[in-house]
Amino acid sequence: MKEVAKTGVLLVNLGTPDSTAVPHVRKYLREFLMDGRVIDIPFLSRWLLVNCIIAPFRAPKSAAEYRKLWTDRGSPLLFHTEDLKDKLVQQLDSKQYHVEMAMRYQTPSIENGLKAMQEAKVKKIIVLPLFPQYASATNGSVIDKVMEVVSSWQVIPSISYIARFMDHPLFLEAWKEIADGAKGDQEYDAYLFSYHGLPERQIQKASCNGYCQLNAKCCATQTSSNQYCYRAQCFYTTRLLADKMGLPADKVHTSFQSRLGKDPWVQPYTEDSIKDLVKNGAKKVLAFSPAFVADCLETTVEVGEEYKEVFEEAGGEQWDLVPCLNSNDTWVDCVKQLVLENS
Ligand SMILES: C=CC1=C(C)c2cc3[nH]c(cc4nc(cc5[nH]c(cc1n2)c(C)c5CCC(=O)O)C(CCC(=O)O)=C4C)c(C)c3C=C
Ligand SMILES: [Fe+2]
Ligand SMILES: [Fe+2]
Repeated sequence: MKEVAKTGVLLVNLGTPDSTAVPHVRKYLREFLMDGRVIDIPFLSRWLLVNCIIAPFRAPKSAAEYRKLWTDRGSPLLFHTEDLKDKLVQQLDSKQYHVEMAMRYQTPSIENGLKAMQEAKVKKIIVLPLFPQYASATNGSVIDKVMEVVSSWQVIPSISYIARFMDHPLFLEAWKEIADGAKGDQEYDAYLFSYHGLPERQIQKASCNGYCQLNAKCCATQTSSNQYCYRAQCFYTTRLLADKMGLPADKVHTSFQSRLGKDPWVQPYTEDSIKDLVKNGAKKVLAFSPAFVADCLETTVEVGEEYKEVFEEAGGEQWDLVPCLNSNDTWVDCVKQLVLENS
């Protein structure tokens, strides 16, 4: 019988500590933050900042946050990504596809995922970084790492990268499905779409010929000049999701969370938006985190708990968070379609 070479599919999420022990969290923070695409300053300054300031002081604090999140199955980011992979395997023809899951930082590693594909003698590799909007710090970093690993291979098969997917119809459909479940027939005073932030410097570096001025106008449309501008992609995601869900435009807001350090990060900051919403009379708010496909520290703890406190302290009454896509069946279908469309 003729042997048919398979296509490899590598799903990659960000990464998480191996446990909530402070040394594991420190190790994770070091690997993550020493990535020059994440903290994009010269190597020596980055090394001093990460090893002498951030990792030692932040690790105990982050470990305590991770303890609030951890489950019997470990980190949600990891086990939701494993569940997604297992469901995808069920959906794809095993004679044609070899699926692996990896994390950009810590375990399971991209090196091991790619090694398994090399051993399976795949004819082609499709890399899907699990970040809906392209950023150099996330999707760019995954692509960079994959290229670094295969650069030492004698035979490099054809490789394709899915750079962004926030406008895929099934991605939008999956969010709608989950939001409808969370919302039921309730009406909210406001719908807040909170995305992971980035330093403004990184937005400007990714902007074509200075197109992004970090204002409302330049990020209000998607053009060939700003298709990889993270800020414009986030506003675009909000518009697509709000349209899909039929949310009233005047109740829909976009903001950015998780600022680290003193440099200006992309605005508006979620904390400021929450206070403004309450000031303007919002008592009941539904929050979304569509920069993430799996629940993690940034969604469950930061948006679900910390921003809820900010909201309530400011005078808000009901703060609900829509869960992430995790291993929702329509989301699995979306990943399957992305694979088939790129095969
Ligand atoms: C959209 C995805 C993400 C972008 C863009 C991003 C940029 C970015 N992140 C940091 C610093 C930290 N991020 C942390 C956690 C974290 N970040 C993402 C995603 C994006 N980061 C996820 C999914 C997670 C959660 C992982 C988990 O295990 O649950 C952390 C660690 C937690 C903490 O100590 O707060 C840091 C630090 C920077 C500097 C950055 C900018 C380029
Ligand atoms: Fe982050
Ligand atoms: Fe812009």
